[in-house]
Formats: sequence, C-alpha cells, structure tokens
Amino acid sequence: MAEYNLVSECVGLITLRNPPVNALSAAVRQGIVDTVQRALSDPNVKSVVICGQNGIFCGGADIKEFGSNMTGPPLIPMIHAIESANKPVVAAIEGSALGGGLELALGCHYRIAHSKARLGLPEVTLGLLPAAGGSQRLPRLIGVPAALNLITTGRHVTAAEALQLGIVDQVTDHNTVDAAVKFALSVAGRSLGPRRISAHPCPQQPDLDALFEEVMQKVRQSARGAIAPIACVQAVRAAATLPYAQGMERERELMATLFTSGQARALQYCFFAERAVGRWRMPSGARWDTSKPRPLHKAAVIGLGIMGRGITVALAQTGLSVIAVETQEKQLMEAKQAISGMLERGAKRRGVAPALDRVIYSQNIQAVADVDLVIEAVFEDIALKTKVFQQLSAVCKPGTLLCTNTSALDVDQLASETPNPELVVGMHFFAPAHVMKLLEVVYGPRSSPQAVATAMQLGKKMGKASVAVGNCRGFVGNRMLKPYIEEAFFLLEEGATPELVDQALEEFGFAMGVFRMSDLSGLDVGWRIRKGDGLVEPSTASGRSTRIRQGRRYSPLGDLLCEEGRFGQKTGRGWYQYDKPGSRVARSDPWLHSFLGAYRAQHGLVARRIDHQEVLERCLYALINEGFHILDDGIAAGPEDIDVIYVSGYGWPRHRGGPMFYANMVGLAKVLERLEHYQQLHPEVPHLQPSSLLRRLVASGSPPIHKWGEAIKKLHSQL
Ligand SMILES: CC/C=C\CC(=O)SCCNC(=O)CCNC(=O)[C@H](O)C(C)(C)COP(=O)(O)OP(=O)(O)OC[C@H]1O[C@@H](n2cnc3c(N)ncnc32)[C@H](O)[C@@H]1OP(=O)(O)O
Repeated sequence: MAEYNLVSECVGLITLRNPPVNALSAAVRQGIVDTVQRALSDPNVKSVVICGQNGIFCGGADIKEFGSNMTGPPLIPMIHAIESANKPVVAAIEGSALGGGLELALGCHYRIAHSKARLGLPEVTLGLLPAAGGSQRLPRLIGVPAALNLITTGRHVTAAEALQLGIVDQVTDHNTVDAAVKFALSVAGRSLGPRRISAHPCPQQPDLDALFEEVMQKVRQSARGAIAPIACVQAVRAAATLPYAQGMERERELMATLFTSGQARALQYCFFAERAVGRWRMPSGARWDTSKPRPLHKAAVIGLGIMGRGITVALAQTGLSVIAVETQEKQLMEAKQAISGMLERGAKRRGVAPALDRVIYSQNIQAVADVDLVIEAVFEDIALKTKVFQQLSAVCKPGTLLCTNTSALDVDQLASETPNPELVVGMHFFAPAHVMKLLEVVYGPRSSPQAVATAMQLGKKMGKASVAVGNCRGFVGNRMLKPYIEEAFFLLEEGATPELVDQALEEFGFAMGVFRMSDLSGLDVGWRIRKGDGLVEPSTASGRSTRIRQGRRYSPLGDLLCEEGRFGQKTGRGWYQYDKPGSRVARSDPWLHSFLGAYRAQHGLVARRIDHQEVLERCLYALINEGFHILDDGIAAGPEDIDVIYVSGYGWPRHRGGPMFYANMVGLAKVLERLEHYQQLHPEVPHLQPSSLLRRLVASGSPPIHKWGEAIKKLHSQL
C-alpha cells in the first residue's frame, strides 16, 4: 500500500498505492509509517519524497472507513513523525491532494506540484473539518483569511493559486516526481526548523475578533443549518489564538462532535450517491457498464427560449459544435445576443476563450441534417413537440438521437410519433440550463440503452448530476413536488400563512420555502397544467364540494391568485409582494392575508394554529411517500437517484442527505405512523395514504437505506 525505493542513490521514494485515488486507508497509513521509518533509519538516505501512483497524490482519508471501527495507525502521529523527521521530506503532488492528502503534504517540509494538480481541504463538504492538523497548519502557512476561505468552503485550488498562496514551493509542467527528487537532493542537509509549519506562529492579523465575527456571520447564513462550516471557523480561530498543541486539542474536540453527527453521515452518503447514480440501470436489464455511448461531434438545439439558450451554452461549453435553430427571426437575433453574452461571461469566469464560433444559428430546421444529437426545447405543448419530432425524423441523418427537453410531457408518446422510438430520450434540464446541476435523463420502454448511455455521458460532460429515470407524469422531481405543494396549499386553507410555511421549510434547510419558490418559478406554470387537467373551475362556487375535484381534495388558492394576475416575482405580486415586477425581495402582503381570511370565510373553514412540526411532517412526508411510490413503480432505480435529484435540483439541504435518506434517519416506522395519522384526519387526500413499499419495508424491520435495494427486489419477487 506504500512502496519504497531508493532513487538517485540517496533519496527514499515512497509511493502511495491504493487505486483509484490513493485514499489513506489503514493499510496505506501503515505503509507510510513503515516506509518513513525505513527511510529515516537508513544512513544512505539523505532525503525523502512522497508521491502517489497513477498520477494522483492522495484523495484524503478513506471515506468508506468512517462508518466502521477505524483500525491502523492514526493520521495525526503519522504526520507529526514526518514533520519532525531529521531528513527533508518532499511531497510530489500530481492530480489531487485533498483532505488528509493535503494534510499529509503540509506535514512534509516541501511541496512540489504539477501545474495541473488541484489542492484543497474539502472535509467541510463531508460534514467534517481538517482534523489531521490541517485546520492548525494551513492558517500558519497562508494566513487566517485565506485559510478560512479554503477550509469553510472546501474549494479546490489550482497549482498556480496554491503557489501564489504559499501552499506549494514549486510548480512544474514536467515529471513531478523527477522534479521533487531533484529538489530533495538540493535541500539535503539543510536546517529543517523553519520548514516545520506547526512551529510557525500564525501570521499576525489586525482586528482578529472583527474578522472572525464577520466570517462567522456569513458562514452561519450560507450554512442553512449545517454545523461543519461553523466548527471549521472555530478550529481556525483556535489556530489564530492558541499555541499549536492547544489548537490541536480544540481541533480534536470539534471533530469528535462532527464525526458521529447525522449531518456527516448525510453528506458522506451524498458523496457516494452522486457517484452511484452514474452506474445507472434500466428495468430491461440494460446498464451503464454494458451500454456504449455514441460518439458526439455535432449537436443541435431547436427552440431558443430561456431553456434552449441555456442548453446551447451548456453544449458549446463541452466542446461540441452546435446548430441553434429558432424559426422566428426576432427571437433568433435576441437569442444570439443572449447566448454570446452567456458564453463570454462563462469564459471570463473560467479564464478561457469564449466558444462563440462553436454555435451556428439558423432559422431553418434543415440545418440539423448532419448532427449526431438534437435537443428539442420548444414550448411545452405536446402537439407542437410532436410536429417538431416528425420534422426532425424526416430531416436528420439515420441514427441521430432525438432528445426532448420537457418537464412533464409523455416521452413515450413523442417517441411513438417517430419511426425510430429507440433513438428518443427525454432530457429534463432545469433553468437556467447552463448553471443548474441537475439533469433527469428520461427513458421510455423503447429507448435504446445506447441512447440513454449517450445522454448520460453528455450530461456528465456538461458537469451535471445526471440521473436516469423512467417515464411518468412529472418524472421523479416534479412528481414528488406535487404532493408537497398541495399540502402547503391545504395548510393555508387550515390557518397557516405563506410566511409560516416558508419559515419552517427554510429553517429545515431548504434554500427557499415552497411559496417563495413558486413565486420565483411563476404561478402561471402550475395553473396552465391544472387547466389542462380540467381541475380549474369558476371561482364563484363555495363550500366543501368545490374543494373536492376529481374525487379528491383540491385547493383552488393558486388558481384564484392567477385569476388576480398574481403570477409571482415577474408580476411583482404572488404569495408575497415585491417592490416591482422582477424584483427578488419577497415582502409579506397584507392583501394576501385578507384574501386568505375571506377565502376561509367563504368556504366555512375555521383557521387553527399550525406549528412548524406539522408543516414539516405534512409537506415532507407527503413528498417522501411519493418517493416510495416511485421506487415501487421502478421509475427510480434506487433511493440514491431520488436523493441526488432533490439535493442537486430542488434545494433539499445537502446536510440532510435527500428525502429518502432523511426518511431513513427519522425512522421508517415514524414516517409511516405520521402519514397514517394525517391520512385519518384527511381521508380525501390520497397522497397521505402510505405507500405499500413503505409499509412493506417497515414490516420487514425497516432495513437501512443501503439495503432497500435488496428489500425491494426481494419484496417484488415474493409478489
Ligand atoms: C481525521 C480525518 C482526516 C481527514 C479527512 C479526509 O481526508 S476526508 C476526505 C477528503 N477528501 C475528499 O473529500 C476527496 C473526495 N474525492 C474527490 O473529490 C474525487 O474523488 C477526486 C479525488 C477529485 C477524484 O475525482 P474523479 O472524478 O477522478 O473520481 P471519482 O470522484 O469518481 O472517484 C473515483 C472513485 O474513488 C472513490 N473515492 C474518491 N475519493 C475517495 C476517498 N477519499 N475515500 C474513499 N473513496 C474515494 C469514489 O467513491 C469513486 O469510487 P466509486 O466506487 O465510483 O464510488
């Protein structure tokens, strides 16, 4: 796990070997302890170089070990032994030096990095802090403000930035290990005192208290209830104010609280879930590892509204040539200007040249004849989309993949309108499409594994969390959102206010409560869908019967707001009021409160006191219950798929792991009991009726989330 070689006659070369990222497992730590000892006790060895195999230094502690009893030598004494060595130790950093990997490098006396390397302390993203001395050494090396930034955000820096900050001593474009060995030879015999970071005082910082107060305030605001970023600030404060040994003690105490926290478990679950969704599988048995994606060189986007523009930018930024088609001349000109602006801003941010010439604009659909993949992004109307698909089938070369960007329409129906339904998949982007991290890749029963593999690979290249899901109304994300929003409406009827519901959800950790979110996305979107479903009726009717539609409880509150022209932020009025149309600061609206009072009076409803607990249970458990239906229907392959969708695209707090992980944490029996309780109170609300999968999981002893897959399979096979 750590290989030892003598090179250049007097340099001990230690190579970490633990693919794929040389994580510091117990065996690797043991290997480092043994090989360092060997190098230090060999009189022929004048200096030591530590590197990692396969072009990666070290991806940090082995996260998989965190859930079990840790064995093997602990990291802290191992790093101390390196720092206090009487021979220079040089870290040769290729690929990544992250978390414990960077902490190991900080224990070395010198650090040489390849120009393409990335360094960082991302522990905060796993609900932890850099507790192998990182929170104490980094501020001593680069100063408190820069260390606070890196440790509280967990961001990775380039080798160039690491050099500028003083984290590394040299950057090379050539072979890093050769450069490090040469360097190690050049520093052999030099005094090592000044190179031991733990012995440095923290660089002086004027107004330390004010700085920490300001940072703590910012961190609390952005953490949305996450505890690790706060502990990170406290640990760096210890580095700035205490001697090293006491700072280490504080680091240990803070880590002890984080390490066993539910938040750390949730965040580490998210880390693995994001990787697990890449290993997609379809009910047909097709899988990621047996389905080869088609090579893509040229793509097209049809329809350059808001979504089409974002998709064009996302495609161009992956390096593809894009034909962007819009039949309306004025719209095309506006889109060209908007897309160029987005590409220029994106390129400036990333320090690269804008890919303007990768996009060719056309008013003519014939221009897409030789592309490999088309993403249709026209208005959400099945007749229009069907027409476009028929045109595309006639125009495109054989084998072109036809993708529809839709949030709700039936992908199978569209596929059935084409001569080659196996080439059709849905790609549900989220606005703005070049920014939002989530992509639902929707397959139908006839989508070919190759079409799914190609869309999934394209999503990955676009930097998106891509999740393959089956075709159904709303797919996964919006299907689960429906009961969540409906429960929020019912709570308003029963006595809650938008402010109360949103506050409960935001305190839970959502980026935005349901009503602020609806105002942002536009109330007319849901109104149009409900009209299409025949649910919207004239507003004059009153009484209970008007609130039962299609055999179930229905709240017309959203429709009534739309009838008043209150579509949310864009009209300056919705569930809240705004200073002007398009403004973003939501303010409580007295009109809305009188409107709710009048509505309750009209329908004979008596407002009662509703607390945060009820808001959370009704909204979240209704959403989770739909998640169980989705798993039972085979629309999502596993709970990780649902959780990645909710964390990446719906503002679910990452430190709560996603809705299905949250249900697992709360306890499936408790979720079932509360759903049964609310269902008894509201028998006319079908989405409160516990899913049969939830019941079966509880009956089979509530297995932990990583065992649900087995349980679902077993339960299905017993049917
Ligand atoms: C006392 C505590 C001391 C220290 C605390 C820590 O060090 S916590 C760990 C801190 N490190 C990180 O957070 C880094 C996590 N890894 C990454 O960011 C990326 O994996 C990395 C290293 C940039 C490589 O990215 P790439 O896209 O090339 O690969 P991918 O992410 O798909 O990972 C490949 C497989 O490796 C597994 N893996 C990655 N890092 C770790 C790790 N630290 N421990 C265990 N396993 C790790 C990852 O899960 C992938 O495997 P898979 O089977 O596909 O899930």
